[in-house]
Amino acid sequence: MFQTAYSLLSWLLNGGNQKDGFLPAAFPFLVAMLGLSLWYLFLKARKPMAPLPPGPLGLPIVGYLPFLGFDNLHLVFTELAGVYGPIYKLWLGNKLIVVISSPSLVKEVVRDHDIAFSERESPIAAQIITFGSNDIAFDSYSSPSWKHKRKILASDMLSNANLNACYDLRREKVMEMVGDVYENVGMLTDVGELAFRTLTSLIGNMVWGGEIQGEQRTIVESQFKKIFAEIVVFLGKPNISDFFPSIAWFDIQGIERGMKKIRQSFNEFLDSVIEERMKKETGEQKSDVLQMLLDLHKNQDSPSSLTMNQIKGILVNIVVAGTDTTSGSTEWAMSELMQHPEIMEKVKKELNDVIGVNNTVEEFHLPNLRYLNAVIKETFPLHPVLPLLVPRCSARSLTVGGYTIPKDSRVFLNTWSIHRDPNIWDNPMEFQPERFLNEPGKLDFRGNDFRYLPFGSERRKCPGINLGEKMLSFILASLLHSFEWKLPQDEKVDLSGKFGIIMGKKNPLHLIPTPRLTNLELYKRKS
Ligand code: HEM
Repeated sequence: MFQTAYSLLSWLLNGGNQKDGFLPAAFPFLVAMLGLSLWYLFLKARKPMAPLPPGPLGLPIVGYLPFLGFDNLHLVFTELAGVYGPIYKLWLGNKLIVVISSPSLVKEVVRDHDIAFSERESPIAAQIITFGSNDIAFDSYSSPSWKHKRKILASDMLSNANLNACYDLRREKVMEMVGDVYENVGMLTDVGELAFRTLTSLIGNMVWGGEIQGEQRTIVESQFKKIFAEIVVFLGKPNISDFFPSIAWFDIQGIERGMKKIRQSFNEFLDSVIEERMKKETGEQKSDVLQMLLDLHKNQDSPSSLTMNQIKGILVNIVVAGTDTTSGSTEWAMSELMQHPEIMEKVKKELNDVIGVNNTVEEFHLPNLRYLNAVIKETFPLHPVLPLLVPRCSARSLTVGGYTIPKDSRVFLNTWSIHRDPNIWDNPMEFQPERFLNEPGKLDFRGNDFRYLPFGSERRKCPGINLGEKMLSFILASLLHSFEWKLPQDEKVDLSGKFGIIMGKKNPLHLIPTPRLTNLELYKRKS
């Protein structure tokens, strides 16, 4: 073919034989040959496109949706990984979902292609509760305000300097918690709710100061627990309306209606807190997060100005992501300790040695509680509170593990299955804090070790790690040092989880506390 094209071309360049009329006749043929040759060269030079990952077939139109089940996505995804491997795809309607369950592939996504996979796709439920994806967790990575909002949270509110400045507040809230338990010794105590109340109160104080007090505070805290439980379930459930926008109007699962109801009560609450603050603005100046956000709102001409919906979006993130995660981890750790009395004994011995039986826990004790820290580190992989992290979205078409992930695919990083993989962890299903004790530096949970990602990794990793870690160990150490805990008679620890974007326990852990400190005066330091 090239030979013919070449002879024709040289004949043409040499002027041809104009008289015999060959040129006009051959011209279209020549152009076609040239076109074909160029196309052939182009195809040869182009790398063949990697195939899509393997995956189950599903049904026409609906894809795999009917087989997914809506309550245990992490388990279904883990089971499918056993069949299709560490990267597979499934269609939900016309949406391509890619699930990744190996550390090396997670690394490709979050580190090698970090920017392209830092994108999020905001499902309908998230759009509603975050005031139009105006928050941090569901806003697009490429949105001009995302970096600014994340910086406000990570570098201003949760910086080490700011956290150190809030030490007295943390101490006060933990002491209040100990005092509350002491007032109810011998009674059935919901451990998760106790931790949740402590965190709501702490975060509320950091965010809007002491604005809510007394009876109003009790009402808000008890309502929040119920509301947040609904939010995390709605956010975790696959929503048919997201996959079939043309029938979104029917809201078949009632997710949109449910979320709108929650947003309305949340909105009323936020409006009342904001209004209250604005009324006071002429008086004493506050220095909490709300004031910082409102000051940015007032400064409309500045590029760092925030809209009211952005302020509300950030507040929703802080209160939901900051409370349910940490209280959930506290409840899981306590459950594992109740299930393993020999480990509980070791924790108590360490608390006695480091803190002393006539003393209460202070934050400076925490780094010396090596065994308790190992218990916390061991709780994270067995009970990751975000088993599928927050799903990512591909900003462009990319190759991962030799497969193509097309633009706009929704990508799940299944840390649940990575944390339970016997090829990665020795006896992953056994609760063995010693694995962290013997090699303390080996497994780092700050996102640098892709086998162990309780806080995610890279650009979208949790900005609340420092506060979460501090509060989790402070609350746990105080509960365990100040009280003995017993299960109600004939009850066993139940370790089943309830799936949601944040996974808590299916059945709350109820325990009976009795005082452990010999000096009862220590319980009276309640503020
Ligand atoms: C034990 C406590 C906590 C755990 C286990 C935890 C875990 C996580 C995880 C796994 C993610 C998703 C990361 C990803 O998608 O790669 C996340 C995101 C997030 N967390 Fe946390 N978290 C905790 C505490 C907190 C606290 C105290 C706050 C704030 C006060 C917070 C705020 C956030 C926010 C705003 C995001 C979204 C980040 C983004 O998309 O850019 N978290 N967290």
